[in-house]
Amino acid sequence: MSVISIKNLSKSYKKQNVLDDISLHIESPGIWALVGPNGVGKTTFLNVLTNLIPLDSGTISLVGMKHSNFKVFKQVSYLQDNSVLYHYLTGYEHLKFICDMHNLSKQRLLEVVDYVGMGDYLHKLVGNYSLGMKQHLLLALSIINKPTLLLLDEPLNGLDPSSAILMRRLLLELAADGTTIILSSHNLSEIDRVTNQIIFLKDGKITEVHTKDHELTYYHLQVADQKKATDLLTENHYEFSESESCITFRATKNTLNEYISLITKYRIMIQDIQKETTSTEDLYNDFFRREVTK
Ligand SMILES: Nc1ncnc2c1ncn2[C@@H]1O[C@H](COP(=O)(O)OP(=O)(O)OP(=O)(O)O)[C@@H](O)[C@H]1O
Repeated sequence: MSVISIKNLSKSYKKQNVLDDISLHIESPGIWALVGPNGVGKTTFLNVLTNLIPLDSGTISLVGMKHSNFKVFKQVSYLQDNSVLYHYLTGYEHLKFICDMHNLSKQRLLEVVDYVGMGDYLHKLVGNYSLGMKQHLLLALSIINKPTLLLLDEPLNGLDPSSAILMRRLLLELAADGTTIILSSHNLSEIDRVTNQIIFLKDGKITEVHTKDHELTYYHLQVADQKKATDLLTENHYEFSESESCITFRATKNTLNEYISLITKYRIMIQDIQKETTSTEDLYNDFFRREVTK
């Protein structure tokens, strides 16, 4: 069964085409990051997926059901921004409401409170919550029913480093327990820490990228005699680039050894080697280069 199956989905606001003939199939648990610049349509995509706003054309099925079937929400949760919270209710009252909706026990409520770590302010009014506390409550609300599919719109907003670490740990645990998570975020270094599966959204289209497939490793070598080393590399047809202070080459499985053997064979001392691996940020810059340099 597909957790998400989208076929030829389009959505526009008046004349602005935000989602343009998108198809996507996700079958297995894991974390997918939904990435794109401001205003590209990430929230629209999540809202259409959960039928909060209507699509223009196409079909969507979630956890094996048509997305407009209300039974979907037994197994699908959507963490939106904190404007969905009620300032005059406590965290407990929010959770109790959702528990009653799903017919869940008070024990489950307390389990989630403990899991998310919001015991200290459970009975305070949400109007007095900080941004991070609201994010914790939103997360608790969205995982209380143990969803098969969890959609998260900017869950890292307003989190201090320790809350971000906690959030990351919780997401990884949920994914390991069999939840499929779609995570919209601008925080590319956080994304790198939780997943290598990215969905880039651009010009109404999506592109699925496994960052591992695109990962490039570079080595920067500082040597005692750079001129002699680069002459040697050139004579032996090795590819490299150089700056004033180092020689740089792209690594494949066995080239680091080859480069080092060649250089040391001619008694050129290697003073330093630094490894650099491309990240989602590099891919993002590459993917959205036109927008970045505009
Ligand atoms: N209700 C609406 N009516 C008209 N246009 C809208 C509406 N909602 C969003 N838009 C437009 O659709 C585009 C996509 O908006 P959306 O909020 O989905 O982007 P986003 O990628 O989530 O942005 P951000 O990263 O800033 O949250 C934007 O140009 C926005 O102005």
